[in-house]
Amino acid sequence: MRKQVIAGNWKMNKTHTEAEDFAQTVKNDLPAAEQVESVICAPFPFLQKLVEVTKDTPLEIGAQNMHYEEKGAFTGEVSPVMLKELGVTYVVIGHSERREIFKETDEEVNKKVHAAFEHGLTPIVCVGETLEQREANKTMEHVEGQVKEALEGLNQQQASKVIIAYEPIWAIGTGRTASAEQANEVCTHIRKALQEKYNGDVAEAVRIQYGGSVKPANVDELLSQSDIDGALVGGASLEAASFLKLVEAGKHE
Ligand SMILES: O=C[C@H](O)COP(=O)(O)O
Repeated sequence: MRKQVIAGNWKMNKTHTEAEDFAQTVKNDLPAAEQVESVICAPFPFLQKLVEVTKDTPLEIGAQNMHYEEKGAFTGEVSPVMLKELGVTYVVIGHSERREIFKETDEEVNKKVHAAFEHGLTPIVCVGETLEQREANKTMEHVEGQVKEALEGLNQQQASKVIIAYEPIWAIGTGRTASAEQANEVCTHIRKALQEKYNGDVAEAVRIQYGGSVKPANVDELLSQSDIDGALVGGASLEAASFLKLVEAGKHE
């Protein structure tokens, strides 16, 4: 039985004060980590404060990106060493906004995934198709390719700890959610690809989240699907009450 993981991705939102208020509000109302994993992936300037406020609570803190090198002449970048030192435990890698706007490649995503494991961070690896790819029946091929390239070179132990977030790009921030069946179909395909690349144990262990306009109103149906083990949530993770409802839903699955 895989434990659900509900992760909020705040993207480039909130002030420092709002971030701290959020953490103070939710930290005592979250279910225990043994029941469901809850994570907030916040902008870099808020990470230190969020780790401090949520110490000894079930809420884990993640970053939304990082560089794969430990240090060096990479102006504006943040390294895995810096994140680890802060007490961050998760990192989103290869979000479609990073792939599209900042031109991140599958190769860079793969390097970042390796760097995450080298530094004890759990990677949440994002994959997903565009509307064009879906309409051209290229969804499975595209998503499978992204998964295989992202995990290239990981050993079985590492691969089984990866969290994959399946996020159809056409459903992100649009209010248009993939139906629970559509989402599950792709997640099942991802699990099969993991079985081919590794084995049944790895395929069974990997948590696969769905992301794309997840909200309290649709989360139960999505999480009840056989191959969906959580959600990566943008907009609906920004309000404390809404985030708490999403995590609560994860507890019941
Ligand atoms: O990382 C989160 C996704 O991009 C989904 O964002 P959304 O829930 O606002 O559609």
